[in-house]
Amino acid sequence: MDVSGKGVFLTGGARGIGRGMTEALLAKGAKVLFCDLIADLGKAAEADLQKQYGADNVVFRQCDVTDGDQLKGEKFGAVDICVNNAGIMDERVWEKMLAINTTAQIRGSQLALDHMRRDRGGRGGLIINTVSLAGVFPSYFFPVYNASKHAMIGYTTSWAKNPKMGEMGVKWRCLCPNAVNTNLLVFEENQVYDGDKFLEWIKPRMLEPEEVVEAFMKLIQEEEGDGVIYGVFKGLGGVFKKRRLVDADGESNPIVVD
Ligand SMILES: NC(=O)c1ccc[n+]([C@@H]2O[C@H](COP(=O)([O-])OP(=O)(O)OC[C@H]3O[C@@H](n4cnc5c(N)ncnc54)[C@H](O)[C@@H]3O)[C@@H](O)[C@H]2O)c1
Ligand SMILES: CCCCC[C@H](O)/C=C/C=C\C=C\C=C\[C@@H](O)[C@@H](O)CCCC(=O)O
Repeated sequence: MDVSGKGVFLTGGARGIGRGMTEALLAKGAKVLFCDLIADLGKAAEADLQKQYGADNVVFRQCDVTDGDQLKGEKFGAVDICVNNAGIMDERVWEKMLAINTTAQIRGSQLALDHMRRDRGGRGGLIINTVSLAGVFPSYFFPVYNASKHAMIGYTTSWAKNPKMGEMGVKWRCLCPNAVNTNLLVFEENQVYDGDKFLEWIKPRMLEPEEVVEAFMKLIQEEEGDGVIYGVFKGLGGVFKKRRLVDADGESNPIVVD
């Protein structure tokens, strides 16, 4: 999709991957409403981005995505692209994590679908859920995080398979990066199991946020090679994958293949 002039709603945009996505979309001429729980970071990002891209093109709203009314109230003209990106990683507060990573992404998707569907007067669109490679294979370091992301693969791929989706004019995608160098990887004891081991294992595979943003933009603009799961890997960029798992070496080298 050519994003120029398109309306985007994006959650978790104050920092990390979401902040980068917001800026990349603006640079391509989209109009973005981004929200986040952290007001000061969001406002600072808004001021910065408005200076570069104009106050008519980018707006920040403080919003807790777990509050359905707040999420529903966010309006900035028509939404052509919805990016449910906000997420946390903390096994100590697993119910809250499910509420953010799963329930809120589902609610955001439902609201976007209702707004976009052509068969009910909308103009179609694209729904992208930021999932993770942790949604594709097991990771004993963070079982509930893993479950929260597996749920979003099931949900997103199921809607994509709906035979009436063509009529509705809505496309669905899961963005599934490997681990990314953001605040999510800064954790305290008990937030994950064997965190040091995870970091040591992931180090050579770790992506920088810019690499994920680049893949995300490719995913949005790509007209060919359609698919639902878009894996993002160090050195490989982004690639569409089917949900078939090849566990080449026990659990140490899990990959998804077409
Ligand atoms: N960093 C990684 O290794 C990695 C890998 C794959 C997928 N992801 C996913 O990418 C997404 C973005 O994460 P990130 O790595 O940029 O982390 P991040 O912590 O830098 O950004 C997440 C943003 O979500 C916001 N947020 C959290 N709870 C919220 C709530 N209740 N309401 C509104 N906003 C809320 C945070 O304030 C933050 O700005 C998440 O869904 C995460 O699961 C991250
Ligand atoms: C606190 C970090 C959260 C990061 C989550 C993020 O979404 C990224 C996850 C990406 C990949 C996770 C991979 C986990 C793999 C392991 O379960 C396992 O397969 C590796 C085994 C390593 C070993 O024992 O040698």
